[in-house]
Amino acid sequence: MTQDADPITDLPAPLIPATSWAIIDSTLREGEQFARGNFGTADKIEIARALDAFGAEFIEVTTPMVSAQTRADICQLTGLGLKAKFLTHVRCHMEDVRRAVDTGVDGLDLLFGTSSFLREFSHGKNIGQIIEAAQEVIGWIKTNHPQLQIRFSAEDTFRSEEADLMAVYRAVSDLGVHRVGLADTVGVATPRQVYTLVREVRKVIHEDCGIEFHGHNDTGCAVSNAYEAVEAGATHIDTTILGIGERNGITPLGGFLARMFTFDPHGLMAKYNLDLLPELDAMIARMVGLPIPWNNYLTGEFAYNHKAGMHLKAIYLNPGAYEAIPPGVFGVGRRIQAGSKVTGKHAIAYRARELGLHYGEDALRRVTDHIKALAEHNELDDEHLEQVLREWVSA
Ligand SMILES: CC(=O)SCCNC(=O)CCNC(=O)[C@H](O)C(C)(C)COP(=O)(O)OP(=O)(O)OC[C@H]1O[C@@H](n2cnc3c(N)ncnc32)[C@H](O)[C@@H]1OP(=O)(O)O
Ligand SMILES: O=C(O)CCC(=O)C(=O)O
Ligand SMILES: [Mg+2]
Repeated sequence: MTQDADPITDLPAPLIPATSWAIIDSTLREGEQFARGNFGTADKIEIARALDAFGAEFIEVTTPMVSAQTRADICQLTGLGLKAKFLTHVRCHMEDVRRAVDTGVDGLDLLFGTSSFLREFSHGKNIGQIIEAAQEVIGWIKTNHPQLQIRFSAEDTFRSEEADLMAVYRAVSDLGVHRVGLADTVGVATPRQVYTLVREVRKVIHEDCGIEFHGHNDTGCAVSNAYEAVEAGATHIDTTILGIGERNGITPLGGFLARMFTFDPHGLMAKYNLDLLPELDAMIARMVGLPIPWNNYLTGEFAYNHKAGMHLKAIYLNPGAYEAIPPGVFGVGRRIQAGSKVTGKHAIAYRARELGLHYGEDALRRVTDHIKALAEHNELDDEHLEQVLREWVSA
């Protein structure tokens, strides 16, 4: 793999400034709901430190209602003295909130399901009762712990009635929450729906109230939906490292940053230590006992593999010809795969020159055709390609 720090040239002014949104990384909450996510205290500390070193603005942790150990872990995490702010994700319920307020967290992420599915099958409350619960809980926090940030999310937002949503968001905004949350709990929303709803919500909440988006990936839209949310004015996006979460997970940190990088690369580089991303992905892959997917955004084994002759010709002249994002910025290298049947003479000549070998026009055509014919059955790895190139020169 070659490694380089490509210059970022000819950049237009940022289309979506990276200062307009923040990350709430939920690897330590949504990630614990992943099939293989069962983090011990040491794992949690390692994850929190790594996210903090990366520059994540917020770290969301599981509710202290899970167990005494979970509560003790939250206290330990908040005592680490990290720059990132800690939020704990709790039901809109006095018992949960009382247990959470003195764990050292900076804020509480409250939620209540507003769709008919969740009203009927999860908690059994109607919209009026949800608003009453929000009034009791939010009122109590604001009176007794005014330093805490409060977010209120309508779980399963995109299967909820719009009138219900607006009533709930308006009510909690009037109660003084810092953010409202839109959650695509079952990953069913389309990018256009996300954009439209964020714009609608903006109209009913106070100007200084933020908007958070949480998107599942069941239909493959988690990154695009997060992007649309930001474009529509969302201020906070939930991510997890590698996208781990319930079912097939949520917006992955790396995928979301890849998306946003193209709109404000310098802003992103100023906010985050992007070259730590491979370490974050590798850390979670190790902890959950799964490999990083081969096609993962930025850090997958083949995310920067270049193979076709037409691509290779241009890549050698300017990597930007076939790369939207320079890999060096995210601490990864590119791979040039020149020994395949889809290779071309420019790639072969380039590789030969790297080895100090030179061919005339005819010889280059012949060696290229020879390599293509050999590769028809078995692709040549770097070593085999070098061997053929050297033999051909001396032949
Ligand atoms: C989409 C999401 O990811 S939401 C976040 C999911 N996170 C979690 O579930 C955190 C981990 N959960 C746990 O440890 C447990 O479920 C606990 C401690 C929260 C609750 O445990 P239990 O008391 O055993 O209840 P159980 O989990 O079986 O059922 C859920 C309860 O929460 C209630 N509930 C569901 N949503 C809410 C809400 N937003 N606010 C208040 N109560 C709620 C349900 O009504 C039910 O209570 P009930 O038995 O009085 O009807
Ligand atoms: O609290 C939220 O906004 C999101 C909760 C959640 O994980 C979900 O709805 O998928
Ligand atoms: Mg979720």
